[in-house]
Amino acid sequence: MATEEIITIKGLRKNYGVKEVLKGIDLHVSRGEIIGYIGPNGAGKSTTVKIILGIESYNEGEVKLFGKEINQDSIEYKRRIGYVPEIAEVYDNLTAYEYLTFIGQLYGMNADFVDQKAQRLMELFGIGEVYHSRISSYSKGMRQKLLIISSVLHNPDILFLDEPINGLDANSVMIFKEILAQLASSGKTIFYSSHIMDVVEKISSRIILLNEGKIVVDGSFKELQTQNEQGSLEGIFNQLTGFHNHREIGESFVSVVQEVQS
Ligand SMILES: Nc1ncnc2c1ncn2[C@@H]1O[C@H](COP(=O)(O)OP(=O)(O)OP(=O)(O)O)[C@@H](O)[C@H]1O
Repeated sequence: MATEEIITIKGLRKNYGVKEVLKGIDLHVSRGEIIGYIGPNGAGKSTTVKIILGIESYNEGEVKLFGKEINQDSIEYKRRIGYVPEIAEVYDNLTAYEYLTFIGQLYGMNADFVDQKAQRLMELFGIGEVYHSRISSYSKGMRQKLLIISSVLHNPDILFLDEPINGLDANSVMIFKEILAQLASSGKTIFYSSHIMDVVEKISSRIILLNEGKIVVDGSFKELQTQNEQGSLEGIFNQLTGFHNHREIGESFVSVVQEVQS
């Protein structure tokens, strides 16, 4: 059986003013893949995701999600997407109950059904006791768990995750990795952007490295290891982005910190 293509990107280009941020990206993602989308700061990762989500425009190329051009079916395809942005605005004065039932209803879900589902997901993620507390009283990790729950409440077919484990403790990270693996094996597609290389290395079925607006690597971690001298993804990342001078930069930084006024 042919695999279902979920994301199709051809010749994607994006400029911000005179700055060319995406310089011709080609990308084909199939159902059930966990894509680790990595690259240096400013490489264009968030821009790519925002374009696929339809919240950012582009200058040239073709972008399809679930086999359809993204501009043509703008409402329906969004129901099938879950998104955890790197920086999210949540309504701090609401409780999780109020926030999640509001989000669920935006997706057309019945309030009682969302309520039950949200409460169970909060309990499973260890934050059930704050379901009726204001979000403003949450710790960083609790807010992050809430964001993760709000992204999956409507059972989306594709999840875009931008640094989703920021603030999660080690046990919660283990649970989250397991959730991703289970979602992928049930046919969900996951697009995971992060700088935490050891997690990307472990969870991704395929790793895509973006550097200066171009895809420079696309393959499984095993394939990357056979093509590069470095053993870890962090080492491969350094090698492929041509970065070797962390020691010199660190030394210079500390010496500037330690300068005293004469
Ligand atoms: N709204 C905007 N206006 C102008 N330039 C922008 C805008 N958004 C992003 N950029 C620029 O586009 C480039 C790519 O940004 P982007 O946020 O996609 O990078 P990223 O790979 O997600 O980086 P990071 O790892 O730091 O999150 C950067 O040079 C950034 O300054």
